[in-house]
Amino acid sequence: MPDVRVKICGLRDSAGIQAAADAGAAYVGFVFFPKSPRNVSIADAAMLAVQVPIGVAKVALVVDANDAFLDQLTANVPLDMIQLHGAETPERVSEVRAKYGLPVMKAISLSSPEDAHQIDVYSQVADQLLVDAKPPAGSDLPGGNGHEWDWTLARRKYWTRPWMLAGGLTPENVARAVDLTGARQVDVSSGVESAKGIKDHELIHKFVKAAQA
Ligand SMILES: O=C(O)c1ccccc1N[C@@H]1O[C@H](COP(=O)(O)O)[C@@H](O)[C@H]1O
Repeated sequence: MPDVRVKICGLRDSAGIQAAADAGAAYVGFVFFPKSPRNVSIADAAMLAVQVPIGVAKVALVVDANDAFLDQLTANVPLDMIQLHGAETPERVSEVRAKYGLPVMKAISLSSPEDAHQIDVYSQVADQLLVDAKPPAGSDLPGGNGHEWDWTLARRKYWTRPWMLAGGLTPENVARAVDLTGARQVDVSSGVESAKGIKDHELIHKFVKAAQA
C-alpha cells in the first residue's frame, strides 16, 4: 500500500516549506483569505512557490474568489492545484477548472450523512475533494479551525474522486483517523502549529510520520 499523502496547509515562510518537504509532504498549501491568520499575499506566495521542491504540489486555497483575483494569482504564482474552500457552486468549479487549466479540489464540510450528497454532486466537476469539518458557530473561517468532527461520516467511502480528510487532525489523532476512514490523503493546518498561523517544524515531522505509520 503506498504511503498516505499529506498536505501541509497555511505555510507562510521558507523554513516551513523546507520542513514540510523534508518531512515528506506531497502537497503544500498557501491560504489566500484575508481573515485567516495564515493569509499570504500574491507577492509573498510567488516568492515562496519557487522554493517548493519539484515533486511537491503547490496548492492555492481561495474562498469564493472572483476572476480578477484568480487572474492575478495564476499569472504570478506557479501552481499545481486550486482549492476552492467557500460556497462555490458546481458551475463555478467547472468554470475555474476550464478557465485556469489547473486541477481543482473542492472542499465539502460534512456534519450529517445527508451532506454526503454534496460529494456526489461535486464529484461530477472537481478533480479532487477535501472532506472537512463544518466550521464551529461564530468562526470567521470556513476551514482551518482545528475542529475535530465525526470522521465516521467518511468511513471507508469509495467515492469516485480522490479525496483528502481534513479538520482537526493532529500528530496524535491522524493515525486513528486514517485507520477509521481509510483516507489515502490527509490535510492539516492548526494541528501542526504552536500558535495560530505559526507552523511548528517538529509537529510537521511528527504529523507526516504518524499519518504514514
Ligand atoms: O487554514 C485556514 O486558515 C483556512 C482558511 C479558510 C478556509 C480554509 C482554511 N484551511 C483549510 O482547512 C483545513 C483544516 O484545517 P485544520 O487542520 O482543522 O486547522 C486545512 O487543512 C485547510 O485546507
